[in-house]
Amino acid sequence: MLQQVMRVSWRGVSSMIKWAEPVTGVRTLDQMPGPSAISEGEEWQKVRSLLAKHMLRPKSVEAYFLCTVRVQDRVFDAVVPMETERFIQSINKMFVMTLLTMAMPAWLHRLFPGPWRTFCQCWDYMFHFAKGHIDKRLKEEEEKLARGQEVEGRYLTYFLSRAGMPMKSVYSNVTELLLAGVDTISSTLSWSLYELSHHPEIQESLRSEVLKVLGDRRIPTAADVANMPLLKAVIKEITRLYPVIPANARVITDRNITVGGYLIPKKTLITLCHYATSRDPAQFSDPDSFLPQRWIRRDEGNHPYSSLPFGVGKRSCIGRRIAELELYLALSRILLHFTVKPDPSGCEVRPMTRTLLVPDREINLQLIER
Ligand code: HEM
Repeated sequence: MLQQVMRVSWRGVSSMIKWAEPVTGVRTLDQMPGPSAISEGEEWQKVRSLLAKHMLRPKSVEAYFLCTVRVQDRVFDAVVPMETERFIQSINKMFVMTLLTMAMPAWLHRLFPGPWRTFCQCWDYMFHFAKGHIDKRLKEEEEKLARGQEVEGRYLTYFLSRAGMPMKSVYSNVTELLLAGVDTISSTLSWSLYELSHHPEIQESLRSEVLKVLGDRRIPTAADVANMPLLKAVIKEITRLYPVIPANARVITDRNITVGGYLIPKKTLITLCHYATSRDPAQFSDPDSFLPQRWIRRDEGNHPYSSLPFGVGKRSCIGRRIAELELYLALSRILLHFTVKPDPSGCEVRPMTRTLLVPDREINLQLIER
């Protein structure tokens, strides 16, 4: 999502600068005036109305405008590297092609080879992307070691390469990890901002919590999160309402089992729809509402397995801790810098399944600089 926000803001910035050039004479980002001049200047008011008149998407001109100010302040990076953008697009295309190629009978593949070819091209690019980064990192670490310097942090790649694992496996595992970290985080962060924009009182309490813990600091750390119960509750509630992987499956291969009085013969494929269980009124009161406080009060007595957004057991999500931390830190930073307001058109966004759980339309939000 951060990538998406950045992409939206950067596109917004470039087109805004272009649009406004006749009025402002500004051609590049570096020539832009500072935030206060932007919000007060008469020229920029003209730009605002110009944008309001001509820009169609995203609907909120304010969002464009204020993201621009932030881009200049470097809360969001000004440019998303081309290769990152292509990596993200490859993932999206690969998911769409997965569904398409799975739905096509074998004979149709011979007639229309395009979807399968695109599917393979997407994977090729993802592997190429990961390999490029791994090779670069390995080279840097090797050089450091050769100079007798310590290799601190960023150690995973080096470790994997030394653990006797074939490089092919290192490349494919890191590709999987990179892939797994894109839609999962972006979707959860998008839903978090969406719900908070519709619950300004919760947004304000969360912001107060973050400000209280940080004092006069502006950048939260992993240690700060321990003192932010509402932040954790918000993410828990979002993953209950919008589990990015809405269903999961298992096959018990070696024995029959009995669950809740039902006999499940061995080798039966069991699909678990945890989207359904996490919205079950028998488990959660008012199950379709965004109520993070329920995770702080803990008075509902729901089953510990009623919300399993990261799965459970030895094949559960390996990236859970990093995903949660990324979400905590990104969300708290965004709230420190922006008030998040809903799309003024009042458009309601619902979840839908496209292998993953995704929004059924674009989530448009206003990010108002604080
Ligand atoms: C909000 C974020 C995320 C959610 C909700 C999520 C959810 C899940 C779920 C439900 C599974 C299947 C678990 C099972 O079968 O029991 C899974 C597996 C996995 N996830 Fe995540 N995930 C997230 C983020 C990430 C991130 C950031 C990474 C990588 C850095 C990651 C890497 C993986 C991997 C490698 C597996 C396969 C584990 C295995 O098969 O042993 N996930 N994830």
